Amino acid sequence: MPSGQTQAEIPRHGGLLPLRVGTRGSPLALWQTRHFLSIIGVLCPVLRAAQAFEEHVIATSGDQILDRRLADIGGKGLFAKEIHEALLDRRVDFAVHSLKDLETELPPGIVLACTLKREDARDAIILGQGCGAPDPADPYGCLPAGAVIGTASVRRQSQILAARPDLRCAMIRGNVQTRLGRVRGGEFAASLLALAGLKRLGLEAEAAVVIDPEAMVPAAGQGIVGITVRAADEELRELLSAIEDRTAAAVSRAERAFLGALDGSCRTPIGGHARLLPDGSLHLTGLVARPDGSFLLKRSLTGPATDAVRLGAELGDSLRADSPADLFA
Ligand SMILES: NCc1[nH]cc(CCC(=O)O)c1CC(=O)O
Repeated sequence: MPSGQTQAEIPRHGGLLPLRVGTRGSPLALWQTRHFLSIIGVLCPVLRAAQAFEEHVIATSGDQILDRRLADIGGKGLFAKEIHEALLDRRVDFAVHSLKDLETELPPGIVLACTLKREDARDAIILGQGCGAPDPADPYGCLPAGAVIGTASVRRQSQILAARPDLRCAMIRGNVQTRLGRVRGGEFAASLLALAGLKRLGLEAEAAVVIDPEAMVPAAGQGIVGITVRAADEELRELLSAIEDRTAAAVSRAERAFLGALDGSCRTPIGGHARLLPDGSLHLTGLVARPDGSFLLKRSLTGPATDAVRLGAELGDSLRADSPADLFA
């Protein structure tokens, strides 16, 4: 290697070396990784020519601690910390994430290279025993009075309790299949999950009710897969920018700028959801609440999609200004 030239500057993606992709080991993470590799195969001839991809499963702290809320153990960064380390140590060349599990401020040296086309961003209700018939017009109508809902998400908890203060929420974590099993087993009357994860795992039929994003504001980035790389790996960054989904890129920029402006801890229930309107403008809805649903503030903004980041920051600032200060302490 000539002196002064780092490994990242050597063109290596033309087919000589296998590309190593880092992923978590859950069935959903593996599905998303294979989906990403299949997209590369179709859309990115240079990477396709490289042919060899190595999947590296990386166990994260978030996968190992299952009995507590993420909010209590250091937040969503826990799903990505070990994956960032693997990238920086050059054990992998890129990594596949659920964008909603990826912190808004990435560590120095790591960048988000591209976002893939969004799967359905909405939340869905999984019904266990003792629930009524689902009614699309009244998403919570099928839940009996006083029912216990299994969720580990303060965002979902705050919104369902604001609509139905009689319900109770109890902690449920683990991967999608584990959660479904616990609802089927009768431990909870119902649970809330991202429809995107259910669809990807072929479990869409489990979604008894799909909730409108204005009624249950999804998490920023929900349903979007994001790919991280080393910032210095210009070649890979450029190749991956070619498979960027432009709509996903615009909405995720707005949602992540919104989240970043709020700077809430993950104890703060925050929802952020953007979509493109038929005229091409961007419509962003944001939510801040208290976990028990006793305070809930929801606002929307519409503006040019080219101003996604500014719109997100503006909505975040506006919600923050009108929320009790202790929510962001
Ligand atoms: N925090 C876990 C997680 N991260 C991504 C998804 C689903 C897929 C997605 O939202 O992209 C899920 C499960 C869930 O929230 O139901």
